[in-house]
Amino acid sequence: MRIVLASASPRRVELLKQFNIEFDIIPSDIDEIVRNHELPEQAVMSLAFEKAYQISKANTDAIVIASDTVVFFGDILGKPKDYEDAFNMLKKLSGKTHEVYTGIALLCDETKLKVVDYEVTKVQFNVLSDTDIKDYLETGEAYDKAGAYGIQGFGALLVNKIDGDYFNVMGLPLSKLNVLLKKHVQLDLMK
Ligand SMILES: Cc1cn([C@H]2C[C@H](O)[C@@H](COP(=O)(O)OP(=O)(O)OP(=O)(O)O)O2)c(=O)[nH]c1=O
Repeated sequence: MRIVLASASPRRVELLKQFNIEFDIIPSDIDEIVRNHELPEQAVMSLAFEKAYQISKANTDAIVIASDTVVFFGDILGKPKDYEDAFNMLKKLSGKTHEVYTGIALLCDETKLKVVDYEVTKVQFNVLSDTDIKDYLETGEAYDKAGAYGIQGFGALLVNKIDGDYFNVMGLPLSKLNVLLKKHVQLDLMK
């Protein structure tokens, strides 16, 4: 059975590579338009579906895995547009608890498999001064990440505590993914 990870995210690739699974990497080029009136779980599930759908139509024999991650704090926060946007996101998240949602889609055109689900993790930030935020943005790691931080990098220093799957915050909820793979594809990442 051919597996395709429809992602350009190096984090997703690395997370999945830890397991005994062979897969091809074919990123989608779906425009990530976050519709702000949507609930975050709907937004991430529909974007994950769109990414997987595009790749499964071009790879009809494959089981395609795709994901989408957003940060939610009153509004949906995607990737920051620029420095100012990133600064404002982090200022908003300072001292507060936000939620990170990742949608996950498993699709296969040939077998008509269509599974869409999501995972949510709560993340509490430390209180950040403007200097803390500026120092963090100097690292340059904020820009390709939802909510303008990466928990796996210098962003770890912004976090006070988390409640839920750490890997969900990084962009791929490994535990949920394995539940879905076992149930719908008879594939177990443990083996
Ligand atoms: C909050 C947070 C997000 N992120 C990343 C995960 C996602 O890659 C990114 C959100 O963007 P996504 O649109 O979910 O993914 P992507 O554009 O990087 O890759 P693709 O659509 O091709 O799969 O933010 C972290 O790496 N660490 C974090 O702590």
